[in-house]
Amino acid sequence: MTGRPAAGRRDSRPAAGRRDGGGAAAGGRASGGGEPGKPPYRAGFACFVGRPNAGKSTLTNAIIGTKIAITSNKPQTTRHIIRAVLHRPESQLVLVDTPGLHRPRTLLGERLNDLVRSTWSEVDVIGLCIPANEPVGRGDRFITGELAELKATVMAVVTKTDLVDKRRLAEQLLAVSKLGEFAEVVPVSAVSGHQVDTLVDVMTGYLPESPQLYPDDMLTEDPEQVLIAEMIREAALEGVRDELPHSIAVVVEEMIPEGQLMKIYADVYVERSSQKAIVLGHQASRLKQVGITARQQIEELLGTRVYLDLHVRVAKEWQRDPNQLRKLGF
Ligand SMILES: Nc1nc2c(ncn2[C@@H]2O[C@H](COP(=O)(O)OP(=O)(O)OP(=O)(O)O)[C@@H](O)[C@H]2O)c(=O)[nH]1
Repeated sequence: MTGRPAAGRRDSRPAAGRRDGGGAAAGGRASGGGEPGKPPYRAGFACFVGRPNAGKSTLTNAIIGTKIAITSNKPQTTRHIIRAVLHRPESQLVLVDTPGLHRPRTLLGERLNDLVRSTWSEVDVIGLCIPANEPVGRGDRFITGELAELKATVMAVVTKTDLVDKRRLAEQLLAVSKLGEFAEVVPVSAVSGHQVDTLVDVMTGYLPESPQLYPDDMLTEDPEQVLIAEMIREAALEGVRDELPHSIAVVVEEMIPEGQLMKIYADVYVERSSQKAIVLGHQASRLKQVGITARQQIEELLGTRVYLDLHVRVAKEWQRDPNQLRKLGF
């Protein structure tokens, strides 16, 4: 296998399942109409948006029930679109994960914003996440304004409800409902699981009647290599300085099965040699720890023992260089 970059692809619809493509549905369902008396089959795309740290990735993980999107207690770590498919008997919800909109300072920043906007214009349902424990602010108003132009159904999701009492939650729900024209306002806690299923039901209700878009056994369209690269990147980000997250990219170069063992060779890209030193740590001790952490998660993902070989490489100023960005999958 050759290296697939950690970055997600821009095309967020599967060729076989495209509703507008005229082809047969991937799952073989003939139509969205269903039998008389039965609710129609619904399928479509949804994403969560919101200011950094609003809890989008954690919520995505809680819904999917497996660790796919990156979560971190630092803002702006979700960079790649990672799609997961949630199957139910009468519906299929395809979740895409977007990074936050932010003031672009580099070419990467601009591309990220383009990516966010192009995702927004493709989905059927958008959940605007606003934390229950922080006042509604300028960032929320800005995003609400941007969303107002779209054809998608926009609902507000008040996240992290476990962090506030009932009174505070009621006040927040009121403040959020005054923020814009939302189809719904749904409180949820990804950590306690409270209302997570309800949120999925509500979102699904706004999906269009449609044939199934993906086969039944599909959890995520992204290949294992992408998930593995994300896990390595997440481990490499733990405990490093705030400015580093956007400077790290991971490419899985090779995966070689050897009996019960999977050998994985991956490159961790940084922009400058000073950053390389940070990632490596004293006598490469930090990189070793990154390897241990990532390996444990990858073993869980693959269900086999893993040998993980990590190399830190400097790709000078990769965030500003279109060729490097392309190589790294942006
Ligand atoms: N208590 C509590 N904490 C949460 C909940 N959801 C998320 N968090 C925490 O909030 C922080 C941010 O969560 P993320 O899911 O990474 O937020 P995000 O919106 O994806 O952040 P960006 O990637 O920066 O856009 C993390 O420390 C999470 O553990 C929740 O329901 N309850």
